[in-house]
Amino acid sequence: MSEKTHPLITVVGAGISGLNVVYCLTELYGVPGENICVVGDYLPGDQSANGYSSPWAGGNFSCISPDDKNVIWYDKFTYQNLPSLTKKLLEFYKGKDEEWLGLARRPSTELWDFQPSEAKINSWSQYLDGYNVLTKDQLAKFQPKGAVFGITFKTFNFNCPVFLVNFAEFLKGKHGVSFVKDRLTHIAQAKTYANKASKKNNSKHIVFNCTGLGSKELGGVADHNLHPTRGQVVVITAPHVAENCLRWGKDYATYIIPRPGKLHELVLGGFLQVDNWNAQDTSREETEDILKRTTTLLPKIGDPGELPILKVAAGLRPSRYGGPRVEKEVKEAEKGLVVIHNYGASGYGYQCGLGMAFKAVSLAFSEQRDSKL
Ligand SMILES: Cc1cc2nc3c(=O)[nH]c(=O)nc-3n(C[C@H](O)[C@H](O)[C@H](O)COP(=O)(O)OP(=O)(O)OC[C@H]3O[C@@H](n4cnc5c(N)ncnc54)[C@H](O)[C@@H]3O)c2cc1C
Repeated sequence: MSEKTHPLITVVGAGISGLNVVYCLTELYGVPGENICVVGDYLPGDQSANGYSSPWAGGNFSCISPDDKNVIWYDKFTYQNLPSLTKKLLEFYKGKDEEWLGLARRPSTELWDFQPSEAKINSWSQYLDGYNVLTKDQLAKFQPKGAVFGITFKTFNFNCPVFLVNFAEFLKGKHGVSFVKDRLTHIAQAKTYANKASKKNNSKHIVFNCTGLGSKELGGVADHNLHPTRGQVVVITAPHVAENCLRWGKDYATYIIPRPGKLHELVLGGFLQVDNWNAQDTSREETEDILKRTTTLLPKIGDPGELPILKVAAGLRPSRYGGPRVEKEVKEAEKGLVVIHNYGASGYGYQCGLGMAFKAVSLAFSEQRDSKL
């Protein structure tokens, strides 16, 4: 694409979905960072219980995603492209390592009380590093009894609040992308931000809507399929646990996720409470339940009554009936404004986010791409 044809771009939302879009625009599509402005009422480094899911994720790559074929593809794309993202960030942050970056590799064991779908198993077996199916004897060693399927593989672990800041600083420092803190009431307001930030005068403008749960109320979007799935987690210090372990039941999820970094944080969870908006409060009963389930699943964590608890927190996953929305919309009422929606990643925004962003950016440039075929 020649320099002349690059549009001005506003990305609304500075969670992992928005940052992944900017990464794909700059690194994969060669859009100059000075053409791009990210606007969000919360930016990397901020925390909000209700308006910003990204700092609250565990976060790892797991088998949580639904059977939806799009999401299966997003997961695969992300898993296969996280190594090059890591490499590019570490080239920028010379002398730093993956632990500092907040994105590192760790072993993972996942167990199911039911048989996962063939579609998912086929997909994982093609690309997960070190993919191995557990034998019946190996499954029988886990408590509580009843796991019918299990795998081990090498996964990716994010220290989410740290990684968000490092990812954003890379996009600013390497590409000159602008970040503006503001709240929009209507998606059409987005256009003004890239116009102000860029010194170029370009009539072509594209808006990416990466507002997560914000899209439920945002004017011009108002997607009532969006809903929260609340999770509570307990974070402890545990230098002796450097592995992931997850157990999927029909009506529960238990997970143990180590965060990269010197603090050796271990995230213990969790809950998947559909339509529960309460991220302000945490419950002692839920904390005790989490400690009991996680220490039963992985006894090496320690005695549940004696764990060094750093914090107990709750967060809201941006879930959507019908699955994530990655879609192009031309708003005729707004003089043909092109809006690319990229939201609704529920509990898998880190692990499928690059795939969603790549599809979103491809949709934005489909005309140029198709005309080149
Ligand atoms: C407890 C918990 C554990 C999780 N664990 C994992 C995990 O292990 N792995 C994984 O992949 N995922 C996990 N997730 C899910 C993951 O956190 C989300 O899928 C992801 O963070 C969604 O990112 P997002 O950028 O789409 O939304 P958000 O992070 O919510 O970002 C939305 C952005 O839009 C902005 N915004 C919204 N409305 C407006 C507006 N009107 N005007 C301006 N800006 C606006 C916000 O300020 C923010 O910048 C977990 C989530 C929770 C809560």
